[in-house]
Amino acid sequence: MTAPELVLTPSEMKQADLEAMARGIPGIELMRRAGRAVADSAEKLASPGSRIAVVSGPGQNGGDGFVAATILAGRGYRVSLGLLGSLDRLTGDAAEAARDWTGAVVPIEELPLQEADLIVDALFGTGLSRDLDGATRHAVDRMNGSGRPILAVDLPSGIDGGTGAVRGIAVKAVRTVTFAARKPCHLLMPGRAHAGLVEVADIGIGRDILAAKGGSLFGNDPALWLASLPRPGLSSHKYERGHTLVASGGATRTGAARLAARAALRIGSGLVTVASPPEALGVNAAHLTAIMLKGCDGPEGLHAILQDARFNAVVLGPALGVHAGTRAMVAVAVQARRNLVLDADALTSFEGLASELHGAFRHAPTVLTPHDGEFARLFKGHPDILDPESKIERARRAAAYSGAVVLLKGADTVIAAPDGRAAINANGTPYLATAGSGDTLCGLIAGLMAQDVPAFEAACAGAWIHGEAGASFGPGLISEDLAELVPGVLRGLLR
Ligand SMILES: NC(=O)C1=CN([C@@H]2O[C@H](COP(=O)(O)OP(=O)(O)OC[C@H]3O[C@@H](n4cnc5c(N)ncnc54)[C@H](OP(=O)(O)O)[C@@H]3O)[C@@H](O)[C@H]2O)[C@H](O)CC1
Ligand SMILES: [K+]
Repeated sequence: MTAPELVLTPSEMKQADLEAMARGIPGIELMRRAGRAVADSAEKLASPGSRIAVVSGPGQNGGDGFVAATILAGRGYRVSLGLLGSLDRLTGDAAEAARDWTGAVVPIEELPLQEADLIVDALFGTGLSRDLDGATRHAVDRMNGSGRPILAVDLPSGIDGGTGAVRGIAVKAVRTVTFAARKPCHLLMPGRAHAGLVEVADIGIGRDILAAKGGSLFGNDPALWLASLPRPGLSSHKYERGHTLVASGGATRTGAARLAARAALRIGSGLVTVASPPEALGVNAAHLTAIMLKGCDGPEGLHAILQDARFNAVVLGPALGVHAGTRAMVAVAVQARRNLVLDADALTSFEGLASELHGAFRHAPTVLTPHDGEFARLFKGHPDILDPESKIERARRAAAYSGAVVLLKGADTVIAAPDGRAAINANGTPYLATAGSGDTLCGLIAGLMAQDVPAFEAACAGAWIHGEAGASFGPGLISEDLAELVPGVLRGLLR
């Protein structure tokens, strides 16, 4: 099994660069390797002898551009290079790389972009420190408006390397070559949408350095949690695989619980029960077969059921209603110290009451699965949690505050644990934006926790499997399909 993908922030990457240099790789050598990787990638996008316009900025990103330009010219491409700022302002390795470039250097606004077969964007990388405006904004506008394919160096200029945000305006690349490791902007939106296909070039900075300087942020892929997935043995029986309890809404709001319940069963929970209000028992009973059913009248009813310790995972939230009764049910489940997944109404019922959840989940594995709106409502009045520009930072602070794993949903779902670990999930599909999709995700996560998968790994695995299932179906996907697609995804994982 490959090791989990390390994602490094710009500052962590800077530290890794410095460590590599301290261990004897000169900065100019790192830049030459970076530039060569850009040239190799450019060759995949531009036929021999075609015209390549390199747009270089005032920093080391621009230096990478100079190296790539020199190599591509040496390989027979017709290369033109435009520089933002003046040559004599270049410093360090970029100045040295510029000296190797024997071609013309024209002001960026004179670069003939329209005639280029490929544009190389070496304007800004991880050193972008403020929004683009004036000449820089105009340059990016011209690049995007040229209609020519753009290859971005390290990251698309104008994208914030740490948050993936657009700083004023950003290059829309068809491909990005980054170095040593992906940065958050390559996975978080909208940066991911600007980067196109991302290649990670090895420039000789070893994983030991990357793990030492980074190590708490990951790309969400099976390498991160596959070892934690249950593999039932020949002798295992259903009682060993946990018992997931999903609370249902009232008679006209029962579908969400059944979607979650079916997903829990499909992901391998040995038993699954829907806890149904008395008035919805008939409705639920008519739809359930392998999934069992229990009457549950509010918090007291849940308390009574949870006297049976075999119910070791609980899903609360979907369609429960936004009111004190839902909060009371959360309190019962927390008190019972069971694996717990809270979603939708179980989160919104605490709108403005997040202080009641401060440290509330430290005693049992818990996963909160808000989308952005629920997150903003839940942590209203906590600017320290809501204000960070980085989605990773927001999720991490919420996890540290609550003691729960926080899965902050989106096309770039972030999963953060109270201990600081975080993962970005980037395999979702727009087709997952359909009613009930979130309910299914809750069931996947709870069903894994019922089988003793730790909360962080269960949330990461659930998000990834959910994304794979949705992507395997594509157009026309509805939530009822999702649980049925899980076996196919598991076959690929556990073969
Ligand atoms: N291991 C690696 O990842 C390697 C990366 N390399 C490349 O190095 C860059 C990072 O280089 P750095 O010089 O730190 O930053 P940039 O090149 O991105 O640009 C910083 C310069 O740009 C100016 N700046 C910043 N924002 C703006 C703006 N909005 N408008 C105008 N100018 C801006 C900034 O000047 P200040 O005004 O902020 O002082 C800097 O002059 C990395 O991305 C890689 O491409 C190495 O080459 C190889 C190893
Ligand atoms: K760039």
